[in-house]
Amino acid sequence: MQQDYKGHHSLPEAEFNIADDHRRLMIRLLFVLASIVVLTFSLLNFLEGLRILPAIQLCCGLFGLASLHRIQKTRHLTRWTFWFLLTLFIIVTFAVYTVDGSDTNFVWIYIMPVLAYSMLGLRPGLLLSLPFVLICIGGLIWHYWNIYEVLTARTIANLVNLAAAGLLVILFMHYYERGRADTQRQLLHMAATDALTNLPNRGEFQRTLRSTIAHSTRKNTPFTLIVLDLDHFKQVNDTHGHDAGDQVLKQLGHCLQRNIRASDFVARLGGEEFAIIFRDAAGNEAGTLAESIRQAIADMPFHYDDTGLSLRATLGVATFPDDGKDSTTLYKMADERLYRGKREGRDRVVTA
Ligand SMILES: Nc1nc2c(ncn2[C@@H]2O[C@H](COP(=O)(O)OP(=O)(O)OP(=O)(O)O)[C@@H](O)[C@H]2O)c(=O)[nH]1
Repeated sequence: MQQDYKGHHSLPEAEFNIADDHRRLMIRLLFVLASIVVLTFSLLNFLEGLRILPAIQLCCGLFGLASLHRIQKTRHLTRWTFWFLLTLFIIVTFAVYTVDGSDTNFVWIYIMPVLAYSMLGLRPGLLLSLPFVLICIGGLIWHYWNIYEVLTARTIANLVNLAAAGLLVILFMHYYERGRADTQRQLLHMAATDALTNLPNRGEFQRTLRSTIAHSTRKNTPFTLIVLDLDHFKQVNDTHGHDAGDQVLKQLGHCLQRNIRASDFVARLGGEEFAIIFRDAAGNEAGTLAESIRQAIADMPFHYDDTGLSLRATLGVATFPDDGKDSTTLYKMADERLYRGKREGRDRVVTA
């Protein structure tokens, strides 16, 4: 049995949502910056004699500043981000189409795809950026047409530059975001997976146990937690070597996966200790399921190279909500029963 877990009954509550915190910080910073810029433009446009645009800008700027507190707390961050960016896009489009507007208004076109991709991800990023850039480039053509009335070769070259740069920013952001999202997915998978058995790891087990408790509490349904430990596993390592031990653990992982239902969950907690969550199972059914797992392990022909190995396991069983209403108590109960099973001779299921 792995020493780290002997007598260690706690399930540390360590869950971070780094991506969300980062996005929250980014959107707050953007709200502050955008509000200051929009309020400045509102004043400048007002002084220029415009009325509708500065009025819209004033409302957006004040709304941005007033929203900072809500963004810190909201659970609908994506919705907030989407509406914020859409408003910003409409303002920029409007500014680009304003004939009397600043000649440098177009620079904002290139920032928008960066914001959309980095804050909303791949598909919403593309859905917001592409129409926006195309509409703005259309606006620029219209703008030039209004100023010069004829499109000279020089004007056309300017427009091609503007359009090519805009589409390049989208292309770059699209591939960058795709690579970043793939890497993040892989990292999250690695962080939740045990490298040897490819089963969910201890951290993932803790999260799943907590979410199963929350779900079962809401639905008023029981479930069963089993903590399982191979017997005398050290002997496998000592007799056949560490590599043989690794092969046995992998084969045990496959065996457990084969013997649970699609709705159930199995994880490797560490060493030769595994956990199974049998959803919607309690009482006699829980004992029967645990016994079927013990029997499957006893019947399993483990092997290393040409050597056949026979192994046994001890299982501690706890049922929600009777044996514990929170993850720590429930795990502790299953763990205590597992160790009682070890003390009483191993190769058994302990349910009470
Ligand atoms: N091959 C291999 N061995 C491991 C791994 N993790 C832990 N072990 C070994 O597992 C063994 C656990 O030994 P013990 O805690 O004494 O447990 P046990 O021999 O199964 O005895 P009981 O649990 O009391 O029946 C130790 O030899 C560890 O080195 C691993 O990933 N691979």
